[in-house]
Amino acid sequence: MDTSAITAEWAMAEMIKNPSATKARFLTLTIPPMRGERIIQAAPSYASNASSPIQRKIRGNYIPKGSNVHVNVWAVARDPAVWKNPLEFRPERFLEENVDMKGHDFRLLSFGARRQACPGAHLGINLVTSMMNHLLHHFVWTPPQEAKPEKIDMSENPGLVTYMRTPVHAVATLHLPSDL
Ligand code: HEM
Repeated sequence: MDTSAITAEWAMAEMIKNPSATKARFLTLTIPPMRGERIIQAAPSYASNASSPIQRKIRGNYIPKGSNVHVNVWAVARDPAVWKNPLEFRPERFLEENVDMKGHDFRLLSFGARRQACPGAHLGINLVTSMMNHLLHHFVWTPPQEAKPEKIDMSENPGLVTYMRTPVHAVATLHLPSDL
């Protein structure tokens, strides 16, 4: 529940902070396309790990058996060697390149990869896309009172899922019919 909800919250914060990107049509176009393939191609087989070699080689280094290996996907997604201007909110980047975010493109591993990848990825993508489309189609979103969009606090509150340190506050104004 939190993963989908906070993804929508972060996305709304980015959209309010970058008003030029707040066209619902634009967002619909720029969500990376879903592909038909299944995420989990084989049932997880933890038992097979028991007979795995004592050591496995990762990028030339031997990792002792039983080690916990963490892949820092947060850092990969912000690495300028991987993404041009990674901190810039520019959803068009997903139109310019073919990026599969469901575990096949290691530049963007929002849902993990391989046998422990998120089994709810399709649902999560559909939920976030639907929430964003509805919120942006029907309302114009602005920061409350005199607050400036650029002042929205984008710092993170690390945890099992990454909440916004300061939950986003925004005022919803109905689109006039002529805007629709
Ligand atoms: C935007 C939404 C979501 C994101 C970003 C997300 C992300 C993730 C990530 C990164 C993992 C861990 C992968 C790993 O261990 O390497 C995961 C696992 C998991 N997710 Fe999601 N998820 C989302 C939505 C959902 C939804 C909607 C469901 C279920 C209805 C779900 C169910 C699960 C389950 C059961 C696991 C554990 C899989 C396992 O360890 O075998 N997720 N998710």
